[in-house]
Amino acid sequence: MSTDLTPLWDAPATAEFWPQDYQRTLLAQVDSTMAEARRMAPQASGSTWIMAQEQKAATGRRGRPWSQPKGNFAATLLLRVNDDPAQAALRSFSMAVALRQTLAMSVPPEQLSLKWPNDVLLAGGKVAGILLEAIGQGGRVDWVSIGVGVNLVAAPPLDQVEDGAFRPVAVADYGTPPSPQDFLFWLASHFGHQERLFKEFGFGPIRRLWLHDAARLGETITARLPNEEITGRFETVDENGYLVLTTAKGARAIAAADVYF
Ligand SMILES: O=C(O)CCCC[C@@H]1SC[C@@H]2NC(=O)N[C@@H]21
Repeated sequence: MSTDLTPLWDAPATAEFWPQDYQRTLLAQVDSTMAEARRMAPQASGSTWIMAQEQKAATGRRGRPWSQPKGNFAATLLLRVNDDPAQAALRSFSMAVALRQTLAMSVPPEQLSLKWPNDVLLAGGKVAGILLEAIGQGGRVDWVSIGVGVNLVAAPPLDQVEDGAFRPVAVADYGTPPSPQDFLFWLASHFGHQERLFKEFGFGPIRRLWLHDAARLGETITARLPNEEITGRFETVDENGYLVLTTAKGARAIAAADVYF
């Protein structure tokens, strides 16, 4: 199913400073790093980053296909947790914050913003997406898989993006893209820090960091749910990670939706 390339990128610098909490695997080709994480979870001894140079069947949110031009970043963090599902899901905000910090090393930071629930925008276009899956039993989550796709060298063509979706952009359009290996090193370091904050202090500091860089905070946005569309002023993201909009009929806290502005 996949070829493990890990020894090829164990360069001394990254080997020495790699965050000790995480193992890592680099695959030349795989169907999807999310699927690989599902396969690995039963035997995994600890949290593991799984990166792939090529994915044959990558998926985005809501089962949409995810296009990965060569040289772009694709990885899944199989993260060991022991949380209830609501707590586990908040890791998408930690990853969004870590992604922003990592991207800010390559593009002008003021061009980056975070779109609820878990996209990173660069100059208003989508540069990175996050996909979360929980693995567990009996109301507890044992593992959370956090998939990350970043357009480093190329954005997928517009015709491969669904109607109404945000214009895809690449790091290369605004700066010098790092190699996927270097990107992983820094992302893992930044995420490791966010995860330590989360374990020590809970969602509070992550929420504040996320809100600091939120796109369109205080402005009118539209949340599209399966059966309704809600337009209102983007007030905040609450302590559950819900989007809070003030509408003509009062405040609404929204757990899951696609957001447009
Ligand atoms: O829809 C989104 O915005 C989320 C995109 C997530 C894509 C990444 S690429 C690595 C991982 N493997 C997948 O199949 N999907 C995620």
